[in-house]
Amino acid sequence: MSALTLRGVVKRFGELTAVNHLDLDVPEGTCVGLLGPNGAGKSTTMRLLTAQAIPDAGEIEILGFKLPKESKVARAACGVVPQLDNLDVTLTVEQNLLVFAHLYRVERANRKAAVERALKIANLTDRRTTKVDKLSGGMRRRLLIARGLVHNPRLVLLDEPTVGLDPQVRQELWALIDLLRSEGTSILMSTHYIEEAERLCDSVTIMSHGSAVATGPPRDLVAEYAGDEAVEIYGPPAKLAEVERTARDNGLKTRRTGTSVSVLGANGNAPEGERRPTNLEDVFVLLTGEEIS
Ligand SMILES: Nc1ncnc2c1ncn2[C@@H]1O[C@H](COP(=O)(O)OP(=O)(O)OP(=O)(O)O)[C@@H](O)[C@H]1O
Repeated sequence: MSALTLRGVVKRFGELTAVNHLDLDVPEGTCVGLLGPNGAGKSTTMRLLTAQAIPDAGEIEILGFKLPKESKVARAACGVVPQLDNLDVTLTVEQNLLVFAHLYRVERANRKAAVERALKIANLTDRRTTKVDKLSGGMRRRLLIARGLVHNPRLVLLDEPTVGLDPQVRQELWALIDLLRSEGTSILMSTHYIEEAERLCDSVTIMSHGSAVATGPPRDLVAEYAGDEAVEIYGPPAKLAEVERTARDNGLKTRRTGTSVSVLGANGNAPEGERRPTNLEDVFVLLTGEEIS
């Protein structure tokens, strides 16, 4: 059973097709990542799921509700964590959660317990009386996630949950997301951090120019598209160009990484160089044509 299904979803903005016949599934209890470079269509897809945008074609179903017809009930049933921090800075941590417990229609008798649970998940219990404008960036992001969890949703939509955070805070949030998944919550997460997708997601869909170019568990995608081993060859531009030409003639894939060329999937058939295991970044670059900034 899927917590979320998209079939043939299209969203156009005038001439531009931002989402192009997208199919996507989030099986219950799994974490699925939408991975893609800037402009690939991740945010538009998230906006379609929260009914902030209406598709031009295709079908969307969330927790058994069809969009856009049943978008109100669907939105109430899932937890939405936006990319932009829109917390009420004049309220405390606890008050922010209480407001959302009310908005998400948690019954009055259960609200206090719901807020306690959200505080605990986000590790903010001892900050309950702190005003939002006194929190660190990482705490604010944890509160933003906790706010989307206050009604204990079966599905959570996370739009770029760690964008702009420093590596240590990012790790804290990864632990939080991992906890949610281990509790059986279904998660759809958009990200352009490859390591994030590799660490957290059971399955990723790589998007490029609005389309899904590959879908599967990170390890399977690496094996399928990049093989077991990459060979890095360093040298002046002319040598690198020669390496690329020869690799291409031998049917091998290559990737430019600044001062080097990686020859992928060579299985002992590559020129001399530094050997390293392949990774999801190799797949991302091969399929989207974009290096990671
Ligand atoms: N409201 C809009 N009107 C016109 N074009 C739009 C609108 N929203 C998005 N686009 C365009 O649609 C394409 C996909 O954008 P989208 O924001 O979904 O990509 P993204 O993968 O989320 O990228 P980012 O990581 O930069 O947010 C882009 O070319 C963008 O300029």
